[in-house]
Amino acid sequence: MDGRFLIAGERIATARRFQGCNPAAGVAIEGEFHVSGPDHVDRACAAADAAFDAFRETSPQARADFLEAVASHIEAIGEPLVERAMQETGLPRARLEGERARTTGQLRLFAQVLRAGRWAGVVIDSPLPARQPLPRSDLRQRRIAVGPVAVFGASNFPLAFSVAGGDTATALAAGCPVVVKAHPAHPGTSLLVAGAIDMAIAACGLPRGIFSIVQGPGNDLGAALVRHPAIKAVGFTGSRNGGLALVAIAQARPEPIPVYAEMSSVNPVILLPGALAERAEALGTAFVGSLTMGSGQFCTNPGLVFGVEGADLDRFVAAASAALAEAQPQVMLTQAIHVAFERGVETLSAGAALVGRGRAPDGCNRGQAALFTTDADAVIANPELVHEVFGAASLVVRARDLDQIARVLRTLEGQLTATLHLGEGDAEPARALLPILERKAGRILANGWPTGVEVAHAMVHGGPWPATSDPRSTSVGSAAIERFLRPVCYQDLPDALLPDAIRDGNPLGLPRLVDGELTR
Ligand SMILES: NC(=O)C1=CN([C@@H]2O[C@H](COP(=O)(O)OP(=O)(O)OC[C@H]3O[C@@H](n4cnc5c(N)ncnc54)[C@H](OP(=O)(O)O)[C@@H]3O)[C@@H](O)[C@H]2O)C=CC1
Ligand SMILES: O=C(O)CCC(=O)C(=O)O
Repeated sequence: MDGRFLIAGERIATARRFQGCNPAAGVAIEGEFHVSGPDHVDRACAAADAAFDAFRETSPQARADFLEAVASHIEAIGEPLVERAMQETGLPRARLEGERARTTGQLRLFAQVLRAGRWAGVVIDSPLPARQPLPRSDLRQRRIAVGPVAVFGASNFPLAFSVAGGDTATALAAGCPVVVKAHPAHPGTSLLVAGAIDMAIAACGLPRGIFSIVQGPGNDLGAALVRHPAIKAVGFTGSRNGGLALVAIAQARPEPIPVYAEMSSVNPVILLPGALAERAEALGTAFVGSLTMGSGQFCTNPGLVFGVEGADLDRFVAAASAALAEAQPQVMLTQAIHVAFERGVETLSAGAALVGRGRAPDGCNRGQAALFTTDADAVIANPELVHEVFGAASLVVRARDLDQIARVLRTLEGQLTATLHLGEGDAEPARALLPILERKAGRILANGWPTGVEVAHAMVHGGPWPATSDPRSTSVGSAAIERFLRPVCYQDLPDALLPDAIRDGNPLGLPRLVDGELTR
């Protein structure tokens, strides 16, 4: 496999190399990857900056065609992509094939978003020359791309949140060149996808500088990228420490820039009394299915469960414990992630009672699922208990009553999701909890499980800090494009000088709000 990274269409070799690791066996994978340095970050960013003006003014149709070409080129890699991703991540084939479909589906969704045109945010206020006491100017607003975007590939979704994942798809859709910092846990997968993007750029006749990828272990590379003056926004999915470090770097720049970091979440699940009375066992089994999916390596993993103490909650815990005892140990993404998981389990062990663990590990880097229980007072006294443990570990909190659940929920940090399980008689307590959940989470579910985010127009994959660094945004779904756009107002510019999006006659056929009325 070609381990050279890509800057503006050029494959780059360097003297320093690193290797990928197969976490299932704990051994290096054959093949070497060339380590990028600060000079390469500089070249990639300069190329992105040089390509920006031409790329941002390509037509929405041209960018839609390009995103579809990226999807087709990823599909054309075929089996080698899935094989390589399996080797590098330990994730099973079915999951990776599904993730590939999600990735290409996401690129095609953004092609549709571009053609539908709402993203351009065209608003026109007609001039009122006779208005008294002062005339009103001709005011026209559209949204433009913010500039080159730095994207950090996530370890846990090597396709859908990595090189051609949601951040890259939305930045390119918006008209922003992208410089990716590849995640060192899946370097081969990253370069295969990067090659597909580059081929699509060439096939569509776009400037090569709109995409580059740098790679190598260590924080310096990513830090240099975020510091680079050409970079105007950052997309990140990963750890709280990593996300906060990038936010700090971005804020300390002479020109601070936004960082859209999706970080940590325990995704509280509330089992209301009616639901527990009706189906405690079924809930216990389904909960373990969501908890252990992908070895629990989802930021949407249900890490905290609430119920009112009593026989029904005991039935739930017993069913969950029985299902957990059968849960197979699964390979975790990296040795560091496995070690961090076991450390998190130790922290929970110190403050809560162990309900049970999954089957014992039968190889290296296997995550052994773990379930704990404690009471609500202990959680209020020890907030460490409700910090994310990345992997299949969860805590069941036994409360005296619903008021106590509400009190604990109010103390929680921001979350990506919050889930209510409802049964007979639960509508009123649910109504009372909803305002609390709205203040805490980006997505509220009923009678489901939070893992598995739908890529759709109404999706919000975001939430207040520390779920994300910007609660006004989503990293999944159509609205994710808004992170990489900014509004510009044109006042009294002659029609010949206006961009097509806001010219008279609407040459691009974009939806417009004209004098407050929606038109096309
Ligand atoms: N909530 C979630 O969605 C996820 C949470 N995690 C958590 O993160 C832990 C580590 O996993 P990992 O996926 O490696 O996530 P990290 O946040 O450690 O790393 C993600 C990316 O950010 C870079 N990075 C991290 N810190 C810095 C920094 N201070 N300065 C510059 N770049 C930085 C990394 O580069 P490099 O590796 O080269 O240093 C990597 O490319 C897990 O154990 C888990 O706790 C992980 C994935 C998803
Ligand atoms: O649950 C999902 O589909 C997405 C989860 C996610 O964004 C993450 O784990 O980083």
